[in-house]
Amino acid sequence: MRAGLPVTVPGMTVGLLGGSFDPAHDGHVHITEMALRRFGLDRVWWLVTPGNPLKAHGPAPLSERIAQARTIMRDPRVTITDIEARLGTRMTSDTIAALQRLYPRVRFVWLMGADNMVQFDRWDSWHEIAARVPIGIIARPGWRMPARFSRAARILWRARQPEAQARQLADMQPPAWVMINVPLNKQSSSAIRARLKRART
Ligand SMILES: Nc1ncnc2c1ncn2[C@@H]1O[C@H](COP(=O)(O)OP(=O)(O)OP(=O)(O)O)[C@@H](O)[C@H]1O
Ligand SMILES: O=C(O)c1ccc[n+]([C@@H]2O[C@H](COP(=O)([O-])O)[C@@H](O)[C@H]2O)c1
Repeated sequence: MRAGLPVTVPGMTVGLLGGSFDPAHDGHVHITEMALRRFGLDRVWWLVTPGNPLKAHGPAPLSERIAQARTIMRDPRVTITDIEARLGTRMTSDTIAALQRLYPRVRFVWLMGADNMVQFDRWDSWHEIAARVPIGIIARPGWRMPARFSRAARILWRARQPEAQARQLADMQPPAWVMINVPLNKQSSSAIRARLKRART
């Protein structure tokens, strides 16, 4: 195993929560705790992206975002990693393919908030992502219905599994996705950035 990469044991289930985390906030902590519990995961890795391929403005420096994320996420089951920068991947499909090559005995699932499901059909090779890993979607205020009726959801409607099966997510043969309803958390990085900007002016 290359230096700096998370250590795993065979058969472990790992949820991958990719994000800008610019900054990380208690909404990220909340959905991570919910995902661990409801999807029955052993671990969650926060993949702090060098930069979302769909976002025009670059985020704060990666090292700053990682350091800040580590101050708010204290659960020992959660690893905060710059693995995409280490692997040299930017597109999620490439990251997942690389992780599956590096960790052939780990069962990965992709995690995202409901808002991301709405634009999932614009991601690079999104069909391949859905074919590679089960996907767990976590409710976000205002996004449950748009996610349910999104283009990606319509195309993948046969792959949707009932919420009652959420605990089996990592064992499902992809394509498979489950959307879970959880107590909603309104926090967002863009709202925090806007508040900080107002405070500075
Ligand atoms: N409050 C929340 N409820 C549910 N999902 C969330 C919440 N906040 C973030 N997420 C999810 O966490 C992942 C990473 O999110 P990200 O780092 O972009 O934060 P964000 O608050 O969505 O940022 P921004 O407001 O800049 O878009 C995404 O899958 C996003 O959907
Ligand atoms: O691969 C893509 O085309 C792609 C397009 C948009 C977003 N993503 C990933 O989605 C995750 C959430 O991004 P963000 O900026 O909404 O936190 C993060 O891991 C991004 O790299 C990936």
